[in-house]
Amino acid sequence: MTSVDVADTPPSSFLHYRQFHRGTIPRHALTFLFTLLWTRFRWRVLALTATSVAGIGLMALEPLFLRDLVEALTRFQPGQDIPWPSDIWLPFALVAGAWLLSAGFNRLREWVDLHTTPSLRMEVQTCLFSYLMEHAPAYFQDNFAGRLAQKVKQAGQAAANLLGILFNEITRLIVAIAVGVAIVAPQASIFLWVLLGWTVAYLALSILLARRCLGLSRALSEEVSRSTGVMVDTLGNAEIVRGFARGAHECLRQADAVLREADASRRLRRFLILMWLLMFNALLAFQISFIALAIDQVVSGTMRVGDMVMIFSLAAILSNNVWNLCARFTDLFENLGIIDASLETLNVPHAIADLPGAPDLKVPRGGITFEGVTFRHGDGTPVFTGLGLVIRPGEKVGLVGPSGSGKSTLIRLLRRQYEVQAGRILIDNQDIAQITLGSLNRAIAEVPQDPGLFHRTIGENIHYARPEASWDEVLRAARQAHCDGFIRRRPNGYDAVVGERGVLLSGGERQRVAIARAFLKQARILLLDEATSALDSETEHAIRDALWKLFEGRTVIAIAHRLSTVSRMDRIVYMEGGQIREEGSHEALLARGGAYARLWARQVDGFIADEED
Ligand SMILES: Nc1ncnc2c1ncn2[C@@H]1O[C@H](COP(=O)(O)OP(=O)(O)OP(=O)(O)O)[C@@H](O)[C@H]1O
Repeated sequence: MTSVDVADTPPSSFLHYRQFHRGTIPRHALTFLFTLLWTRFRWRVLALTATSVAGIGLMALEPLFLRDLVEALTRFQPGQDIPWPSDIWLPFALVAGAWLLSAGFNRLREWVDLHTTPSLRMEVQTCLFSYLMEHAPAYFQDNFAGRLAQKVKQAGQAAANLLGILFNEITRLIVAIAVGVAIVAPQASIFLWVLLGWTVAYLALSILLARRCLGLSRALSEEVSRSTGVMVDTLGNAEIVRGFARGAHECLRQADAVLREADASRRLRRFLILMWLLMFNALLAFQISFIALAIDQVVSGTMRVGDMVMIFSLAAILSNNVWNLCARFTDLFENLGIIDASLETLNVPHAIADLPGAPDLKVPRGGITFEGVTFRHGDGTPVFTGLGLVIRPGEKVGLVGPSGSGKSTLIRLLRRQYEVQAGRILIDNQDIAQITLGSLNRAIAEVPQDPGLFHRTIGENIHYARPEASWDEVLRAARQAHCDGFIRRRPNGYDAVVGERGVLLSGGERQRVAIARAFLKQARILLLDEATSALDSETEHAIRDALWKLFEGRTVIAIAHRLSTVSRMDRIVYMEGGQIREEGSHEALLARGGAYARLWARQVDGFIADEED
């Protein structure tokens, strides 16, 4: 048996954006990341920082112990006994102890990281995904699904990368410098100034170069997104490509996109090579001059050999950490850039959202009123100007008219998939702009012309309409929609997976699954947009009685090009150019002899003569 086992309210282990930062997502990458870390990972980040500090802090003490060891060894006369604890064995034990403990803390840090990084990646993705899902349909029309998915995934990965940079590499360098300064300060101020001066200059140079690098890596990321979008678009329409034999053309388009991606990657890599050359030479220059300075001091008698060994070891530790951090600067900016770019695309305000404190819609009767509705699409295409239409509770209305007259848009406005520019739409006297979207969607069942199905089992796809329904109810809905027969003929029956968007089902089968969903949903308002257009006449006849049963006690708006499918409706509304031209019962409209009657006559004489009741 199949069922939908994902709860409507997210479990607390998953971060829904509403549970985070007063229900909003910060605009900037660092604020987003720090707010998330503070609210969800406070203790784990503290543990990461503490183990990092301990790991590097112990390591940075090594020069001090090495100095004492070398000093003791230079004083040692061969043949002498070395008692324990002596000034040789003690510093040696301290060096070994520092190494062992430091390694232990580093492993501990990795263990904490194991329990932090994957969770952080998951939280970023679930948070952004939950926000993304609340965008209005127009947003998804403007953005490729593949590109959006990539933005969510990239942001999760970038956050995971940043965690390492911020709470390991940067922490390590700060501690190494602090311990280094504390060690060299009492020895010789010249080393202190060289050390500090070089570190500051080197970091500043790295930041400058890394920022330039960021621009190039952003350009690369855009090209990657674009070429992914092109690929997803082509793959999604693979049948069309094949049908028009345009495979070679699509390969060229893809090659063009990938070429641009390769160019952007080459520009970034060229810059990185030059950058590393410059930085590596600057690092070598530091090490050489620092040690030369130390040798000079030893030779001139102002420094002992032990101090020189200490300086040598310190320079190695510092340059190691500075190099590690600088190597990560590009990652730092690149990952910040990735999160910024993701937030820029995903974190735009929801075009249609619940007003604060909006109540739920209550639908005791199911009356619908369009009151002076004016609407034009985002690109300026005008559809309605001051449209008025009143549908009584329980009334069955057929919506007909030429293509492009605004029938589907009317339904979309009722579902609040677009916002009207003027006027109001009321359901049982409640303005749909003032109530919660969730309650509006729960009150309406829709059977679209091309129903979307998930790449899940048929059973799950039907159950989706009302997860709390029992399996018996699912089976009953499937029988009522005449799905049961074709489902049971499949080898896996209700457990058969339907393919992406339901491609493994025929158009008519997909429509029947959508009708089964409408049966199961039990909503008071029912919208049908060419709901039976893909059914053959026989199946449509068979299903028609079932549909009328579904209509019982519900307010229905049904769009149809095939007029016979709406001729039994209480009222037929004939639209043209976004205006209601005629309305009345089928008989009244025929008697009137207007546009509807002409259309009816054409259809009866023409290709669907067999459809006449
Ligand atoms: N997302 C959109 N952006 C811009 N214009 C749109 C959009 N969707 C629809 N339109 C335009 O709005 C007008 C009404 O479209 P609508 O889909 O409501 O017509 P229809 O009567 O349902 O047509 P059909 O019978 O062919 O489905 C058309 O001119 C259409 O081109």
